[in-house]
Amino acid sequence: MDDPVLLTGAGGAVGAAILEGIEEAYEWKLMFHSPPAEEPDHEYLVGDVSSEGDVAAAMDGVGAVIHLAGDPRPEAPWDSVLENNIDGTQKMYEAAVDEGVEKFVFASSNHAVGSFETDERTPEMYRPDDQYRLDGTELPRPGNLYGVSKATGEVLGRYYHDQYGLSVCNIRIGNLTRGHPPIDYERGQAMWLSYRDCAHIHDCALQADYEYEIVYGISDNDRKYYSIERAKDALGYDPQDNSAHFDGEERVAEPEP
Ligand SMILES: NC(=O)C1=CN([C@@H]2O[C@H](COP(=O)(O)OP(=O)(O)OC[C@H]3O[C@@H](n4cnc5c(N)ncnc54)[C@H](O)[C@@H]3O)[C@@H](O)[C@H]2O)C=CC1
Ligand SMILES: O=C1O[C@H](COP(=O)(O)O)[C@@H](O)[C@H](O)[C@H]1O
Repeated sequence: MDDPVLLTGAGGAVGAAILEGIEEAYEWKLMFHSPPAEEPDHEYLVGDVSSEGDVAAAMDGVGAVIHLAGDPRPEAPWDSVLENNIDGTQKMYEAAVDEGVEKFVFASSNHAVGSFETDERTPEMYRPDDQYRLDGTELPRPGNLYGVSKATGEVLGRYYHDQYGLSVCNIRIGNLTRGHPPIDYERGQAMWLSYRDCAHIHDCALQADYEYEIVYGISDNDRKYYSIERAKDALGYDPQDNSAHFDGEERVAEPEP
């Protein structure tokens, strides 16, 4: 990828994980919602993804997009997800088409499929010996309006891929936490995404050739109910971390060689 990569939501947690891992590998154009505390080492702008003008300015001159900006709260109300997540993502896609962007990587979420976690399946599905898997071919099944907005983002990508030919990768991100998996939270351990695996899967999504993909973005956890096979096959994802290698905050086992 020779042209700059636009990273929206650059000031957030996922943006930090990506920049910490692959900052040197790309020329970045960063989009913040409010002025960053420290002057970034990269071209940047401050703007809102629900503003056509801000989005056009952000998209100018870029060859690929990692679109993270939005309201990440599972409990976010409809007016917020409608503006920030749905309308903002549609404006991003429209501008990406106008700019002739090749690749669009969208931060989808586990919450797009949260209602698969029924009373009958939980908590067993969060445990290492359970074989239940979602693989990305299932229809969305959100458990909240935030999840509806993420499923809608995936469908917007389907439309812009089919009608305009952009390569689109939707990464259904699990639970990103720095340093160690969530503690005393089986669901969070089953969908843990370490910072380095987060950077790596986004790197893969920028490098691989694909048409339209939905993949799960989790580490290679022993506990899992999301398959990472599609991410491996389509993107070349090779995760290094596993929530089972931690006892609380402490790493107690090394990654497989
Ligand atoms: N952190 C996680 O475990 C997961 C995150 N995600 C998704 O990844 C993306 C990033 O999440 P985080 O970094 O955790 O959230 P965050 O809240 O740390 O970062 C999101 C960033 O987007 C910006 N933003 C919000 N609305 C905006 C708008 N209208 N225009 C421009 N910028 C705007 C915020 O200012 C913030 O800097 C979100 O789309 C979220 O839904 C999905 C699954 C899990
Ligand atoms: O999409 C998201 O998912 C993670 C994990 O969900 P949780 O309900 O187990 O906390 C969440 O932490 C994050 O805020 C959200 O954007």
